[in-house]
Amino acid sequence: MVKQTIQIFARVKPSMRKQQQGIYSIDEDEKLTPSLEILLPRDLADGFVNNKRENYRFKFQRIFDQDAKQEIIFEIIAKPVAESVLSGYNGTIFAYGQTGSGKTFTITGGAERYSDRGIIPRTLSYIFEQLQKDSSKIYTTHISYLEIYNECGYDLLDPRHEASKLEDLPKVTILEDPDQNIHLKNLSLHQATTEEEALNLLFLGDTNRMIAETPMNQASTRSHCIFTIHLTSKEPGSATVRHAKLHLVDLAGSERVAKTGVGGLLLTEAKYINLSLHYLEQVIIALSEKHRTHIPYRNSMMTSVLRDSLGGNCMTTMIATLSLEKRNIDESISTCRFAQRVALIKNEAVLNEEIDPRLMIIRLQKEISDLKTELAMATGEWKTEELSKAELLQLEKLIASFLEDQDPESRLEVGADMRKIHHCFHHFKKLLNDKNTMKNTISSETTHQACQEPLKDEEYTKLRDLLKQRDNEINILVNMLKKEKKKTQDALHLSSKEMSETRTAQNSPFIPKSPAGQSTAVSSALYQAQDLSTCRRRSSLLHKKTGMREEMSLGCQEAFEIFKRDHADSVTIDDNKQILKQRFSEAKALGESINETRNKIGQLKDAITQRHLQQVALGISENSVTPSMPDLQEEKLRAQLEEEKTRYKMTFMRLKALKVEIEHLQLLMDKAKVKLQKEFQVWWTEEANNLQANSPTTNPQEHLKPLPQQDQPQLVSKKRRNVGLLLGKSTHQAVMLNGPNTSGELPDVDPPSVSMQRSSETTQGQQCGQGKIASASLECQQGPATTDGCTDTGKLKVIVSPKDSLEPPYNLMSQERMEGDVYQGWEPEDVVDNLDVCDRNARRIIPSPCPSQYSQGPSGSRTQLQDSIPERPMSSIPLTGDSQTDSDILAFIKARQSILQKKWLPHSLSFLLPICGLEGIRLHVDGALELKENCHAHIRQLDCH
Ligand SMILES: Nc1ncnc2c1ncn2[C@@H]1O[C@H](COP(=O)(O)OP(=O)(O)OP(=O)(O)O)[C@@H](O)[C@H]1O
Repeated sequence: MVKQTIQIFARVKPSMRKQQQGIYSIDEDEKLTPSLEILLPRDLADGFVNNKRENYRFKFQRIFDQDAKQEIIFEIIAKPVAESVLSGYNGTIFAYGQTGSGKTFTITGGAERYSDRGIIPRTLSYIFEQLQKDSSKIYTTHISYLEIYNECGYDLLDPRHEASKLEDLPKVTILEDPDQNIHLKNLSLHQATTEEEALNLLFLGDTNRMIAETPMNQASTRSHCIFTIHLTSKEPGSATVRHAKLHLVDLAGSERVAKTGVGGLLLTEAKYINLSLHYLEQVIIALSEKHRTHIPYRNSMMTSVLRDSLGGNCMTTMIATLSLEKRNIDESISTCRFAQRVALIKNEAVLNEEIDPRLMIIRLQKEISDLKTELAMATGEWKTEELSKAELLQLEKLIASFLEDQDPESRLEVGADMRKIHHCFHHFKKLLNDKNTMKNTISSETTHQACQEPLKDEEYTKLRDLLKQRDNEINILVNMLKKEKKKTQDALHLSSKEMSETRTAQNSPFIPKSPAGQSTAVSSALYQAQDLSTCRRRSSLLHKKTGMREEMSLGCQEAFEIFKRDHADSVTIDDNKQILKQRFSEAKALGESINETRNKIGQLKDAITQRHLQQVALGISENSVTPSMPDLQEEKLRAQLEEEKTRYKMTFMRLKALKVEIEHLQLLMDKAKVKLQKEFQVWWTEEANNLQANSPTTNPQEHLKPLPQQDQPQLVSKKRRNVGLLLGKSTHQAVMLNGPNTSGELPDVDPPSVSMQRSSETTQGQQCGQGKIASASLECQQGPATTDGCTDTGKLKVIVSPKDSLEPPYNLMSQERMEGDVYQGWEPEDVVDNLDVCDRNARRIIPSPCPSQYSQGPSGSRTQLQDSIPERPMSSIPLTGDSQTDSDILAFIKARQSILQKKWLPHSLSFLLPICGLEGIRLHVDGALELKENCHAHIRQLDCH
């Protein structure tokens, strides 16, 4: 049992502002226990602090100042805990501090650089390295990742769920057994056999956490995350199993309620924003008071889960993260005070050993069966039935190997079965008889021969020499055979070891095929396949998590590309890409060098064998078994071989380390990509919502810019950072739109209404593409004949069959033009460019990467006429709830309003007809509509007055 108080460390986050220095000082020399002094600035201390203190001093095991690197944090804080976990003790490291003080940075790490890896990835790396080194035990590692938000637990690693919000993740609940042990129901445990697998799980959890959080619910700030490594170890053959858990905890921000300034609550105990931190403090207070018997663990989920870590069976370490700036001074003091209380808590860590019940059962079963047989023998209750064929075969094999074994001590183990023992005796008797018979035959033959012709002395000596020579030869060959056998075994052992090491060390995009060994090529291909599958897994995870790229429309993809280009993180991604490239080429070079060395080793081995054979042959021809002189050339070759082996090992280790770095960089990049995609989605949705939300309150005309006239295209630089937004997703909804009331400038025209129906019903028309209008009607309910071709009872209703409707590029050309705000100032080439997009049935509006720019829209370009047209509030428009469909609807209305403004210029309306599927209609200068001759097939109904 190890008794230990909770270790406390402090880490000060780097400050952006130089003037903040002087607020605190670190005294390292205080008799081995360093202390942190926080100096209260005069303007804060005066008048607000009751006791008029101006400085506060707190002791910590160690204080890490702003320049402390992640590596040192791991070495000093996490490594000892990881070591005790490897020995079988539970461990916990938790970071505590206000929001933004660096808890996540310390526990998980920064997303920008490989060197910013936090405690979790470094600990995983360390643990797996140790597990590989220790072959005396069998280890099993499992990972779980729990998020606690608002007293609810969520499993961040459930692969079955697509988390788009926290509630999508499986809920984890707490169960307590009669021994007050806590069990987490629904929290999945995932086995990780390699560091890579464990890192992928961390990545999955972090991605789920990031995706599930929305701007309203900043989960990273308000939730607690517990990443747990479950380690099981056992010696081979032993039934004793050790279980240890390592919790790596990123707590919620520790802000208190009344952080309103430096008012009366400064430096007093205010309540936490996060209730579970309040309960955590209660538990800490209870534990630090000597005679308290009841510790209120059950008050919150977090304290229940961390029960063992606080005053229980665990080696626990706390990291107080401090953002020591003037405005955070009260929070920093609270954090330090909390740490001082935590430091009083004593834990008692014990080895978590238990007997593996399965192994125990197997062992006992064998013992019982052995005892039964012995008993049967002792009592004479032998088995009488014949041995089966399989049993006999097995027995023969045993006897054969027993007889072959040259070791005089070897034993023949057949168990306590008399039938088998009898069979063995039988077998030996037969062998002995056979031998005797043979001996007799030979001796009679020899006698017969001796009688016939006695051997001459000369001949006898000759034969004896020959026999001796043969014996020598046989001895040499047997020795050679033995050596070869050993070498083969060594080589097999080495290659299997290399194989497993290589597999672990690299997913081989950088191991080139060896030109020499086929096996290398095969294994290389194997690694490549593995690597590919890892990549696929990761990229599919990315897709799965973001749910984006695969479903992205072309316009959306285009928008995303530009969004990505302009995003602040793109620099980091590019930097990491560059580093990754460098690492890849470095790894490739190392891979090549490894293969070269491997080939050299092979060649040297061959050369040594050759040399050896030559020597033996020489020995035989000279009639001596061992050469008298040591072979210098062979020794030289062996020295070279050793050198190559050392080089191989070193290069291999370097490659291994490089591989870990590459893996991590890839994860960082994947993470950055997910973040980017998430932000893009938010922005994208906002854009669509803005379009919708701004409309009811403001005049929709504000979004509209004048239609670009065909003969006067407005010019704008192509370098505009606007992106095309495609709003063309087909839906199954039919939308009826009522047109706005038009009055003022057009007093004699009563509100026309437009009905627009989208169809994607396959029965109606398979070719009906995204956002196509399958039927459209333009109606003038009443009023006198007008220039737009409608009479007082004017009604134009056209339904165009989906097949014939809106074939590109007309529809898109038209739609683009309708959305004058979008194409304002586009150069002709732009339009040409857009036609390409049009061909993909895309409809575009151009939001800017900055939503506000777009939502406000430049109003200066509006014409007087536009200003004067009153609009019907868009709030009355029935919308569908589907953002893309609704955006389509609103865009259509805008376009329609645009047309209404222009209705005194009927020729400008002509381009609208194709969009409404009215290609069979000609529009006259006076506004009259005429049906073209060949359009009857397309028009199902025409009712025009
Ligand atoms: N030691 C450090 N070195 C460099 N950057 C740091 C350090 N600590 C924190 N940061 C940076 O400060 C920012 C906030 O840190 P972080 O997200 O870790 O805070 P937090 O305490 O986890 O906040 P929250 O409670 O909201 O999760 C991050 O951008 C992080 O990269």
